Amino acid sequence: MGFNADSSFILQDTEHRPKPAISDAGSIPLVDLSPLLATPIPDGVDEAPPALSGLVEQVEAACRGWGFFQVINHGVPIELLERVQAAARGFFVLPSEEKRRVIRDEENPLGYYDAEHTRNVRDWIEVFDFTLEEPAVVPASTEPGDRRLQEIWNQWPAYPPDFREACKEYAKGLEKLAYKLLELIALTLKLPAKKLNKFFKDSTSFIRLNHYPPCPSPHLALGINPHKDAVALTILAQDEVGGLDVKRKSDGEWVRVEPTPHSYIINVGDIIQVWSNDRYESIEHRVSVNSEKGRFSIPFFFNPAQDTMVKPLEELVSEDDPARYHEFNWGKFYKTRRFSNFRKLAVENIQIYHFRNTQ
Ligand SMILES: O=C(O)CCC(=O)C(=O)O
Ligand SMILES: [Fe+2]
Repeated sequence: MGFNADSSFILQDTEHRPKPAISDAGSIPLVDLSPLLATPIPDGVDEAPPALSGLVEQVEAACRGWGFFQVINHGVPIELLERVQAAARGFFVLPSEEKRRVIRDEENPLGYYDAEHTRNVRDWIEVFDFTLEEPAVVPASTEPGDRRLQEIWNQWPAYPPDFREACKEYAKGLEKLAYKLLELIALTLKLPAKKLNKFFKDSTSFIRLNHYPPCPSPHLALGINPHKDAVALTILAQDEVGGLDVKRKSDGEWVRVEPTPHSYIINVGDIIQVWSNDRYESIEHRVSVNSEKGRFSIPFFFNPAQDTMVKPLEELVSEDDPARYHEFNWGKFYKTRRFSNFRKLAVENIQIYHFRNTQ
């Protein structure tokens, strides 16, 4: 298969074809994490020195107002990113037969894939997925009563030779940043900093290498169709090409996130939306493609363990603000999502609003 303008890519509904995004100064907030380089995160926001409490306020405003922000001075060594970017380029340039040696299938959602769908429309993308835990443990089936578990193993390509090491080193670096962000977000919700950490032992976190080849009809297709990330938190590295559009909460306009060198783009995922009882929202975004340049990006999806029951945190619900969701098992949710974008389905994908309480 190749990237021919085959009809499955084409957004049938002209309403949803990519209208140009606005590129202006009103884009997502930029947060400087340098206070974290000097000071460890205290367990309560009251114990934080002024530089840190200022940071917590900025993160709170960004999560509430946008659901998205960029961070600089994040402490992840640039060499780690450059090494994994080079590995990704070296892999995606290989002939299709070579990449398909590590193709994902119905049994194993890890490895290479070139027929991704988002909400049942095909994306102009090829991807490579790997988990942080090896193996990662997920439910064996999507059936609610079935308690059997399945181990999923990474599939590593033989080329480029440095690929596996580069991916693993990068994952270690990003996980540290993920915990810092999680702790900051806990503080913004007036919770002890480490309150959420326990959910991430035996995590189902994974990293995706994305490649969007140049597209002959960028006005008819999208790199990734509009979606919300079904994760706790996403930490995204994008290259210098640009193409990520975020739906601005204030007015629903698509806003392009212009690349900022050495920054990461952070977004609150569906799980934080539920934990926070809708204080924070998981925001819709998409990727536009262009006819000249291929684009690479690397999201890190920070996810809890499969047995986590996700529901609004007790500290954040009250008589006046009752739980807006009933609990669901993360493993089953993940399995349903990961296995359903495997191919075009006639039914809608699972979404958190399916667990919303009627009030
Ligand atoms: O490539 C990007 O900029 C965004 C990727 C993304 O939204 C995803 O992989 O979920
Ligand atoms: Fe996404």
